[in-house]
Amino acid sequence: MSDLILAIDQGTTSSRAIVFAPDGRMVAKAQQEFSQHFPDDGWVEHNPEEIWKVTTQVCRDALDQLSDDQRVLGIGITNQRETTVVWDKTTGTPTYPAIVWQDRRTAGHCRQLASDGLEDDTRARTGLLLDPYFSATKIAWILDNVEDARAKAERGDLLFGTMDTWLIWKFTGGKVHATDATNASRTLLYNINDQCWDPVLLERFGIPEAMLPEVLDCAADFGTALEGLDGVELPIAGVAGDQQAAVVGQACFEPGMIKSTYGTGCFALMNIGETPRLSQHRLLTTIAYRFDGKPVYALEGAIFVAGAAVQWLRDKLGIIKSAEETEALAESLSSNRGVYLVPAFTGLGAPHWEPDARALICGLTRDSGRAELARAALEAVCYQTWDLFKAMEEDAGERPETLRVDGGMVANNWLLQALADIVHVPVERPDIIETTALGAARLAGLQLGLFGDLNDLAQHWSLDRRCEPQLGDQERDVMLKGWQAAIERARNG
Ligand SMILES: Nc1ncnc2c1ncn2[C@@H]1O[C@H](COP(=O)(O)OP(=O)(O)O)[C@@H](O)[C@H]1O
Ligand SMILES: O=P(O)(O)OC[C@H](O)CO
Repeated sequence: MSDLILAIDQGTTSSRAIVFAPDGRMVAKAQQEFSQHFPDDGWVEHNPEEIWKVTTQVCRDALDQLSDDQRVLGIGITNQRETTVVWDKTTGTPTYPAIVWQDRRTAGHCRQLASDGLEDDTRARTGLLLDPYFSATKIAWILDNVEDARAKAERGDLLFGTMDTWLIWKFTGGKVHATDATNASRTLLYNINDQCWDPVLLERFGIPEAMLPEVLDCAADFGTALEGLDGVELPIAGVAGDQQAAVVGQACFEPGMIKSTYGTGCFALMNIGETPRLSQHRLLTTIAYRFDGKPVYALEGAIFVAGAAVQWLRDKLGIIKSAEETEALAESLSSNRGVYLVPAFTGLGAPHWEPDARALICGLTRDSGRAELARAALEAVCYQTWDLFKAMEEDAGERPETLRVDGGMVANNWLLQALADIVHVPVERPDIIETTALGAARLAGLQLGLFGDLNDLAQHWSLDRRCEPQLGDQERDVMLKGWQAAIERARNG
């Protein structure tokens, strides 16, 4: 009888359920997309009930793939972060659709608070910036725009949660209203120094405390899943936001270790240890994981468009049929021929934070074709990683030794080598690139006694491919100068 963990990865476009063996082997997997709603310019919404339905469906599908001698011990949940759900405590009905992390509708509220001079203080408490990305202004928007919502929230009749909290509440039949410290640290309401919901911030954003979930460690007792699994009852034993779960899946447990996840966007996190330092380069300070009440922090850089640029080549330009084709196209050229793509389709994230920047392609000649564009889309991911890496290196005061990568894009071997060349650091891809789900499984495994401690987890990390930097300095400098010129043009609109 093997002891397995069911990991739920509730992402921005799909929910995945993966059953892992303790050695990290994937035993079963199911995935399903759900609908994206764009009701207005810059608005992005999800239906929380649909997410619950899809998530429990993939769980049941994965559990159905197991044989009789395979036993699941518990559940780990990881999720798209910041996305905000508010629901009625008694009926369980969402007050409004989930407002997704990408949604920009509260930009005006954030600008107002910044012009009131509140950015530095908010940053000192949360490690974050005043940006619509985070949950606080999304909650406030719901309370101010849905009839009676504020009065109900003040009476204690409404609850708030990120997707982990919503799923835990649904799984436990409304018995548990909880989140973990990593998800809490993305709300703009949680004080990362004092480890509590911050009364000053609750007042600043106008959020009644009664709405907020209890904050637990990443490996903890989040209750028992009683609903949604066809009568199977399982303890929910591990929770973390998806990028933090990837830190655990990549075993980045020492200060200075960096992981970077390349999916639709790219999120790089560097472990900075037990002291929550603020970045000098507008990177975020966030909780990487917390055990026994002791947080370990990370600096985080977010790139909004990574694989999404490849999707754009496929779906909007129609110059490739599949994402995989970009590898052979990029490889067919001996240089980028001076062509750059800045994929600022929704502005620029870290370290620039320029919401009004827009995408551009420059350096085209009569000879440029789909190979140049494919290569430029992949190189853009590398240059943006270099931007983040440089900021992290300067913040940390030392150069990280390696970059651990994961996510759907890193199946591309050309990209891996280009990352090593442009960022100028060895790049390592682990055996399992589903590190987000793996991290959630590891957290639950820790709580359920499958693993002893973090050293034990680190032993389980194994390398698939390592790329050393090979590009000469001169060639690299020319490429980086070209990128910097292109970025300046994008920033100036
Ligand atoms: N071989 C490849 N080369 C380049 N990009 C790829 C490749 N395979 C997948 N991608 C890109 O990776 C993304 C999917 O990665 P995934 O980790 O599943 O993303 P997410 O979890 O954000 O949905 C897509 O944007 C896709 O275009
Ligand atoms: O669901 P993903 O993989 O796009 O990740 C979303 C991030 O958690 C947003 O902060």
